[in-house]
Amino acid sequence: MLEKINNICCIGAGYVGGPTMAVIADKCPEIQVNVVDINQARINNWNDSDFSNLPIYEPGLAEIVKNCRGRNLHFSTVIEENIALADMIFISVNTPVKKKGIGAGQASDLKWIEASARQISKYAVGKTIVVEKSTLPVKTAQTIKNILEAHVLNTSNDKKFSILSNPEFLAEGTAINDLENPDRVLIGGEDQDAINLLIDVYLNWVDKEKILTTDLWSSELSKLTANAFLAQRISSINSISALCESTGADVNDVALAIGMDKRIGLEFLRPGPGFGGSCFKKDILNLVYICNHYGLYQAAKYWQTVINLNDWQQKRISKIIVEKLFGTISGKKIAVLGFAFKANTNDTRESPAINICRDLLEEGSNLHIYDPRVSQDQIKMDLGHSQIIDSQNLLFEGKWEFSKSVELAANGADAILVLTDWEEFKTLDWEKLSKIMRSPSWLFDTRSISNAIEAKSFGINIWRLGDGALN
Ligand SMILES: NC(=O)C1=CN([C@@H]2O[C@H](COP(=O)(O)OP(=O)(O)OC[C@H]3O[C@@H](n4cnc5c(N)ncnc54)[C@H](O)[C@@H]3O)[C@@H](O)[C@H]2O)C=CC1
Ligand SMILES: O=C(O)[C@H]1O[C@H](OP(=O)(O)OP(=O)(O)OC[C@H]2O[C@@H](n3ccc(=O)[nH]c3=O)[C@H](O)[C@@H]2O)[C@H](O)[C@@H](O)[C@@H]1O
Repeated sequence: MLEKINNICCIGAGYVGGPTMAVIADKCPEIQVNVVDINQARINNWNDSDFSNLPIYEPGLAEIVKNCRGRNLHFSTVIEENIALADMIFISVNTPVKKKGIGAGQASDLKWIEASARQISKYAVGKTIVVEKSTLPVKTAQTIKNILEAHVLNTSNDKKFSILSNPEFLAEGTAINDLENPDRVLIGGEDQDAINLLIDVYLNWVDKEKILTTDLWSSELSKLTANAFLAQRISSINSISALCESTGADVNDVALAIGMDKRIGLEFLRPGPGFGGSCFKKDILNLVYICNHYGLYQAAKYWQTVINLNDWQQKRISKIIVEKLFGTISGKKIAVLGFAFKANTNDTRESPAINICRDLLEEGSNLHIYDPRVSQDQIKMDLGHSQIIDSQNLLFEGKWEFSKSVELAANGADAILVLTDWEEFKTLDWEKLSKIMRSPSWLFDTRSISNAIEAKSFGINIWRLGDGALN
């Protein structure tokens, strides 16, 4: 049995694999960490001499990569050799929702997981600990075990595998802080020696009492459940935001009042345009699929409502904008502030901005989109080209363009729409903006972060999500 881990290979150099391995390398200088990926462009960016070109933007990440890369942190597309060298292999590949076939639209697509397991089975040498870092449907470890052992059975060699579940709980935009100061590290498995070796890695910087161990299934299911509970809070407060608008209440006051009850807590009660990000919707859909698979239809329906409410929140915002702008926004200019799914990230996966902008484009509006971190190319990938072609091949007059600043986006605009809670949107110069916007001008603040009272004092009409008093 191994005494300690000397060499880690991580399969997947994405939003999880990259930052997670960077922190492990930073905290464990005596461990060689090789991060491998099939995406050459992504690896090239991880190896770029200009650290501002790292493929993942996370506060604090570039400094860590600068310290460790080349010392005990390496990024490569050379997969076989790095698997062979590793005592411990983290699988951090993507597990998106299946787009077709059985379970399409709900189940996880595990083809990248399976490909990784086959690569490990084929190229691993000796005793190897395989760690599930990706979020996986409960019982996936069995599938991985079958794949790993099938290969071993067919060839006489000394390969031996242990599988652990070690789901990642980092949030984008705070990944480094979440990795360095985790609320908990969760490890699931049956092989106590393997569990102890992974615990020893984390003990380099995590207090022992924050390291939880359990069985494989509880660990896998805990990750899906954690995301479901977090998303549920957002849909709950967002449902109340609509009621506040109708009753003259203020959702932020309500959120504070209930959050001060320590049994509810203040976190994750910020109302907004709905949860985005690559995982909440995906993981809840997966939970719904698994509940249905076991015939637990009521439980499936329960969790599905979290997603339904999220979709409804985005739709109702689009509808309110059209209604407030006199029932039509055709040809009207709307300055969209923020496209990322949250502040401090360049990630637009499942961003509410995508659906809301699509709705506004279908109504014929002329969107000028500004985001401090998201590139024009990314927005083009999400929204398609700047002219929307509908199913009858007619050209909607709806179009969008990228703006390099708030002022450029707001110039001549009928409305400003705040979709992402970027810090800079909290201190906009409303006197200046009121002069360059077209009257009557509107501010739609879906994040309740802008100084709406000041904007109102300069004659701008206000709609603030969940603020029944102001709207
Ligand atoms: N993004 C996030 O904030 C979090 C994501 N997760 C989970 O972590 C997993 C990964 O998510 P992300 O890092 O966001 O995905 P990602 O898409 O950013 O990165 C996955 C990477 O794996 C690579 N890959 C796929 N198959 C491969 C193979 N056979 N060999 C080598 N490389 C391969 C892809 O090229 C890609 O670069 C998912 O299961 C996700 O649910 C968990 C916590 C947080
Ligand atoms: O599995 C994952 O991918 C991760 O998903 C989320 O992290 P992330 O999606 O990166 O970001 P969050 O901060 O959770 O925000 C998700 C969405 O909810 C929204 N949100 C968040 C909090 C809130 O109070 N209100 C609210 O609308 C955000 O704007 C964003 O659109 C979880 O917070 C992580 O613990 C988890 O590891």
